[in-house]
Amino acid sequence: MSRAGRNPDKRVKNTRGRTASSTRWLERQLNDPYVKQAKAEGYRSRAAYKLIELDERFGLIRGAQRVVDLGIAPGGWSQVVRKLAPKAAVVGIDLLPTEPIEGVTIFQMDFMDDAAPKALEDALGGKADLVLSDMAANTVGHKQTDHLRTMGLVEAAAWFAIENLAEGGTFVAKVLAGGTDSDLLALLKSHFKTVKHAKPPASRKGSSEWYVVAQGFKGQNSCPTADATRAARAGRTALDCP
Ligand SMILES: C[S@@+](CC[C@H](N)C(=O)[O-])C[C@H]1O[C@@H](n2cnc3c(N)ncnc32)[C@H](O)[C@@H]1O
Repeated sequence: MSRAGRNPDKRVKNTRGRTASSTRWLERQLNDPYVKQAKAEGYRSRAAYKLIELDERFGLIRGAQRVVDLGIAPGGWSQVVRKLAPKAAVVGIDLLPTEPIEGVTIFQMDFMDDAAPKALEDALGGKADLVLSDMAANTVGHKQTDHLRTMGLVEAAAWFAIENLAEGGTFVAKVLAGGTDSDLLALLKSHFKTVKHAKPPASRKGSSEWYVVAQGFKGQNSCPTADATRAARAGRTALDCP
């Protein structure tokens, strides 16, 4: 990695009362250069660097005026957005509490709650230029179940983006490698000019997470009618333009 320097590995000396996996997690945190850099630069999460790296590659943030941050807590991505686009109005949502960030409206609620899309839309006050989703479902340890749960969130985020982006807008979401990715890609390709996958260097190599970056939203009339869109959303199936 280039962004942050490497120090010799630190070990946890007193492991009493810790499980082996919590010791491993703590050692990884202690030795992670992105964790150190986030602390030094005032970002609330190491995840901030994933968005910075995606932005360097795809030019996502500068000039954005309305941005949605799905899975905002603890707030690293919104901090990056406000730094690179200080005038952007940002609206975020998370199950967990998030400390306030200037210029960011935060909802503590489940994005899958029926009331969530309207709350976000009302707070946004217009079409978004950028919809970000770093949401991940809590894992239960069963690979396929974890994959399906997170992909359900991503698909709902994609439909939210399709319904709320301005023409030319961008959607970025965390996805997990596995079975249902091709459905999501088909959906996005029918609504966006370009759809790419990226694994930013800050994303841990051992993790199955990837990011999908869909740019050049074709607009509300680019694809089927609102009825068809709603039907597909309810049935959670991908939809190609005719
Ligand atoms: C990896 S963290 C996001 C980190 C964030 N991008 C940052 O830089 O600080 C994923 C977040 O998604 C949230 N999340 C998961 N499922 C959610 C749901 N159904 N509704 C809202 N937030 C959800 C989790 O609570 C968690 O805070």
